[in-house]
Amino acid sequence: MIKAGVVGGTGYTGVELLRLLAQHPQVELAAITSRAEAGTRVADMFPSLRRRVDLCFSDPASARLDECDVVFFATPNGIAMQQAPALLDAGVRVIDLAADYRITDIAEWEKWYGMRHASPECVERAVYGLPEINRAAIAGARLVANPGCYPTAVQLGLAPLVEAGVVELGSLIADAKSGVSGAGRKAEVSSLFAEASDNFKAYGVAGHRHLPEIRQGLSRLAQKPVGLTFVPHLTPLIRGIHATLYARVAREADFQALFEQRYAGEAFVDVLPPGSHPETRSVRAANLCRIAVHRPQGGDTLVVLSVIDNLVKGAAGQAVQNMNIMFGLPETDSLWQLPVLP
Ligand SMILES: NC(=O)C1=CN([C@@H]2O[C@H](COP(=O)(O)OP(=O)(O)OC[C@H]3O[C@@H](n4cnc5c(N)ncnc54)[C@H](OP(=O)(O)O)[C@@H]3O)[C@@H](O)[C@H]2O)C=CC1
Ligand SMILES: CC(=O)N[C@@H](CCC(=O)OP(=O)(O)O)C(=O)O
Repeated sequence: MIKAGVVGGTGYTGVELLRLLAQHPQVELAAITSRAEAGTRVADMFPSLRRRVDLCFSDPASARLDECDVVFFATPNGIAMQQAPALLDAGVRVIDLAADYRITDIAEWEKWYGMRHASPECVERAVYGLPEINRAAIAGARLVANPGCYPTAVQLGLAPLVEAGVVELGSLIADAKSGVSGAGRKAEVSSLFAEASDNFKAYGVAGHRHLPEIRQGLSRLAQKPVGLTFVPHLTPLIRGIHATLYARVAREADFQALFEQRYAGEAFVDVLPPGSHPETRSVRAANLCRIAVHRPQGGDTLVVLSVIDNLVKGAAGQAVQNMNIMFGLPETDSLWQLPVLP
């Protein structure tokens, strides 16, 4: 059995990791940390885990994370970068759900994240954990940078077009909407029911920290810099991201066939039939990205619709998918559940 540790087990991505790891056939949960809840039984805090998780939260400073085979950091940005080097030295594999190792240009990362990087020497050896694009490198990785939620939906939606060189690369547009769980479980005025429900707004229009991450990923695929306008929105859902992506045609192709061929054999990307409108509820609680390709009125602009559950394919599910790949397990282990309706 793989001994897994979760740092940040009381957050939304942390508890989603616990849900998935507790039902994983090859995993034993060995340590779950929380500074605020150290000593509390996990199942007392999260009754959904009663009879399945029999551990107490431990303080991250004293938890025996170095005895784990893999440690997931479901913590705010800036935490994993302090603790990952020692764990890697101890032979532990690390999967960071935050952004510490996602951007290879350290100065760029420091600019967007507003802090000094504590372990820049590890950035180079980190593998960006988007399996549908980077599977072979993930298989040999000791340190995986799990992608952000918006970057997952946007990159999976645009990758086939960018790789094939069939769209103009200077004018991509990603108009994305996220549920409130994307902001995490910490108390914040903008996440209050009276603020976030019955309301809809854009934010970060001048520049969101996922912009450099998406640009980096798409530029790697294009092998040249891409231009992207990215506008995130907060929508009164709990879970879910819906990205509407716009790209101008540069070269004619059968775009539906392009997407179907690109993702043929992928367990976690579903290319819908022509004319479809994927809904966030069709991926709720599932490790799945559903995509539809449109070309309105046969014009020169393609519209790609991409939906994920931000906590699953956008975070914890993708992290478990990466773990499965790193340990040579079937990629679908513990990730094959159907979405939850309604
Ligand atoms: N929510 C989402 O949809 C997505 C989130 N992410 C990223 O995943 C990470 C976790 O997000 P989310 O679960 O939403 O966050 P939450 O705010 O819900 O949870 C954060 C967790 O980290 C712990 N924590 C906070 N500070 C520290 C610290 N200094 N040392 C150790 N543990 C700490 C908290 O527990 P305690 O304070 O008790 O220790 C808590 O368990 C973030 O980096 C986020 O950006 C990525 C993709 C999607
Ligand atoms: C709705 C909402 O607030 N979403 C978050 C994105 C969550 C995420 O994936 O952030 P990381 O890159 O830090 O992992 C935001 O826009 O900040």
